[in-house]
Amino acid sequence: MFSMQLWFLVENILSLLVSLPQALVAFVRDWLHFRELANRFPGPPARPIVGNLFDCGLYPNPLTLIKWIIEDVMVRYPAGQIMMGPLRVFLLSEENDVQTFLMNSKNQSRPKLLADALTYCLGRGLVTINGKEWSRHHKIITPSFHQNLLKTYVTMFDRKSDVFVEKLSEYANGSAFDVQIMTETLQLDIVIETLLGLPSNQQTTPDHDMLECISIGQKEISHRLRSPLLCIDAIYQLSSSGRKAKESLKWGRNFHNKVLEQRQAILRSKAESLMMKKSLKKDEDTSETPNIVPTDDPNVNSNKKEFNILIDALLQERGRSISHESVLDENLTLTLAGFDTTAIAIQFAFYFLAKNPHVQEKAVRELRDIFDAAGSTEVTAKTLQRMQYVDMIVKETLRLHPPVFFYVKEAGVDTPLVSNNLVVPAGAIVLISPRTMHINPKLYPDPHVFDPERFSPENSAKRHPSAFIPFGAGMRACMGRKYAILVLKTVISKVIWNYRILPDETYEPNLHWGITMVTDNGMRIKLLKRSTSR
Ligand code: HEM
Repeated sequence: MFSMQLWFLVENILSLLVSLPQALVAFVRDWLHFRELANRFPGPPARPIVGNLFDCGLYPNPLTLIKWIIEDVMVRYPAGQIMMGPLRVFLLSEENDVQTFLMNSKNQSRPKLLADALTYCLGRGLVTINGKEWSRHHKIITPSFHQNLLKTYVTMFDRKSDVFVEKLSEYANGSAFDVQIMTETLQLDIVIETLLGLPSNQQTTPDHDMLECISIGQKEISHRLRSPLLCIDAIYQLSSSGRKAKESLKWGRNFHNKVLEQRQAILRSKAESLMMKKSLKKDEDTSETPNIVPTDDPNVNSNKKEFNILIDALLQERGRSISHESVLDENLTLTLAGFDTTAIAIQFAFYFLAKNPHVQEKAVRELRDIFDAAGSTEVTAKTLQRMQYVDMIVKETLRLHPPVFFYVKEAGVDTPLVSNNLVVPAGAIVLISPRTMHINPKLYPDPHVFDPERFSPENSAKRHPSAFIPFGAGMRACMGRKYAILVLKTVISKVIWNYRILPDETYEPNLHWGITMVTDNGMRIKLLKRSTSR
């Protein structure tokens, strides 16, 4: 017995002695290969150890660095690299290269460093997970954004926009006011009612706890990214910022726990009344005593699986392919990913429209034709489809102000680029910025001019598909992109139909470079009631 154990031990030691040098050789070979490919990428000269960290100022942090990279380095080097201390970041902004890289299914993961930073506020949802876990969640959630289901949401978008238009009437006197928070509560209502299936009246009776918790979460992500020290996990966990982020995540999870309970209660009572109806019908048919069986099963839902709203799809899979905690985190992720981005886009659409009255007038002419033909000013899936010019306004807004202005991926394989003879090595962290690409004069002449005609069908057809990427591209592109476009078209059409938007001449947006590009001085506009509205 003893000799068997000894032999087992010796065997293990021997195999370790053989495999360790092999692993070491493989590691060194991969590292040399990575370095060889990486060194071919041009970039600003890097200093030893600190690299390019101090090229943008004496107190660099990830966000000031990103601003410098996006506005300066990426313009000079369409395929380049910078050194953030020991960390190499590859930069791609040439449209063919971006396409080649993003369309490769092996280049879809978000780097661990970024995913971990976001996990503090978002938990482990689609935005922060990778690999098989991501595939499993993605498969469950994708049907909730099916075109046919989105169409049914439009009634809700229309109703919530009506409340918004009504709220705006208080300000339609030509004086400047801040519309930022109002767009946020509007979008929260829309997301909660459509994706979580619960009544929400944030516009009329805001839940201040919820708004504060969201604002803390957003602030703390930015705060972390602004301080180099807080990027170290152990320090962040002990810092007051880390503790606040943790609290906000806890609040979010508790909130979504209650949401799940409420939704289950709704489904249960729906199921009960459905069974009651069925039994009564059977009773009528057969004259038997009704047999009503109350059910705890949330799966009893009249919708077909492929058209379930988000929360029902998650409830169906809970405990099977997804854990309870993951359901909470996905709800949280989708609520946050869907509300902030779209609210920013609404704000900037108003800003650009205020500065371009001729664009508003042209859109109102289009709306008049559509509403006249429909005999109603209600926005429906059909009328939205006919709003071509409003669609062009939405796209031009997202071009000039993409709310998510950069995203980062990890290369899973060596990826040869097409515009040069460079190869992005496997393991590389790659940064892509719609902001840089959308103001490239080669792709968009006079790039700072707001001109929706750029997105006419003829002009769009002439453009490279990766020249317009506000929602990303490839497998990890934005899950809610079609949903967002429908919301934006509904809200914009409703507002310009009812009001003329005017600029506040004393206001310029002060951009806050966070994870999304919001302003830190609100969004000030003026409104006047439009006489064309009915
Ligand atoms: C104007 C509005 C929006 C913009 C500009 C936007 C933009 C983006 C971008 C750039 C990404 C990352 C793509 C990448 O890494 O390649 C993303 C991811 C995502 N977005 Fe959006 N988004 C918007 C609205 C929404 C809405 C309304 C929802 C849901 C209700 C949503 C849910 C998501 C999710 C879940 C992801 C992660 C996808 C994944 O990794 O699989 N977004 N979005």
